[in-house]
Amino acid sequence: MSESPQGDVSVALYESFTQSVRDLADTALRTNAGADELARAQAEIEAITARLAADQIPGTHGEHCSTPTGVSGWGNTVVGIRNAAAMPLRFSVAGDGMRLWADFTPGALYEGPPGHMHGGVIAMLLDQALGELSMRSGHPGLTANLSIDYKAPTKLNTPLRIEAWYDRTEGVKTWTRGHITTADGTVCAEATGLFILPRWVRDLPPEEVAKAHQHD
Ligand SMILES: CCCCCCCCCCCCCCCC(=O)SCCNC(=O)CCNC(=O)[C@H](O)C(C)(C)COP(=O)(O)OP(=O)(O)OC[C@H]1O[C@@H](n2cnc3c(N)ncnc32)[C@H](O)[C@@H]1OP(=O)(O)O
Repeated sequence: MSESPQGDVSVALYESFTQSVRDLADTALRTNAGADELARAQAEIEAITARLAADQIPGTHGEHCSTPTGVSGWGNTVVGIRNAAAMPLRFSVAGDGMRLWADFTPGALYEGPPGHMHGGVIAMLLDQALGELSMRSGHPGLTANLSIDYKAPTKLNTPLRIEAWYDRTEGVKTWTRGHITTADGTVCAEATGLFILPRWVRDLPPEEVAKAHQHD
């Protein structure tokens, strides 16, 4: 069991703790508890929040835990193991770094049209998948353009797969592609992304740029 760079808390404990907070958000959305029970629960939640807030990271997780060239993903809103707002996606990456995928089942927290995923959340997941593939393929960059075709409504509480694959690189620009499919192979949304190695990285010394390929 690996340990957090922030102290004696294991990664597994962070994951489990964050999942409990995520479960609370889902339950808070769907509970039929009455006014008294909600008031009692609110007081308890506020007490826990105050206790945990007594010692916390200032600002954002990434600001606090990243180095100029090494990005901490623990606060990431799609994959972050400490982010209760993250699904979270767990990507598997092909050995050559040219393809990645994750299986997931989105619940009630991600609703747009009733019973279906919000289009903005779909875009967010595809941005992460395509951007992470850009990095894993050895061509990291920030999203300069993301184009999405929504082909079919994406049902909640249904197993889905998100996939991304490498297309091409021209200088500092890398294009990747991807889609979200149902278990029977129906494509719900497909995307093309352009990722650009930003000028502030291009201007770093070569040894620092090499470190920019690292990601935790
Ligand atoms: C460590 C390294 C970073 C990697 C980090 C990894 C993060 C680890 C997490 C991984 C997964 C995260 C996945 C989520 C990914 C986000 O969510 S990123 C957040 C959303 N994106 C942003 O905030 C980006 C905001 N935009 C920018 O910062 C800048 O506009 C850009 C995109 C970096 C480009 O700026 P620039 O480096 O100054 O580019 P510039 O020199 O003007 O142009 C270079 C070339 O690109 C072209 N270009 C520039 N913009 C565009 C555009 N929008 N459309 C088409 N072409 C364009 C130019 O025409 C030029 O082309 P050529 O003349 O060379 O042919």
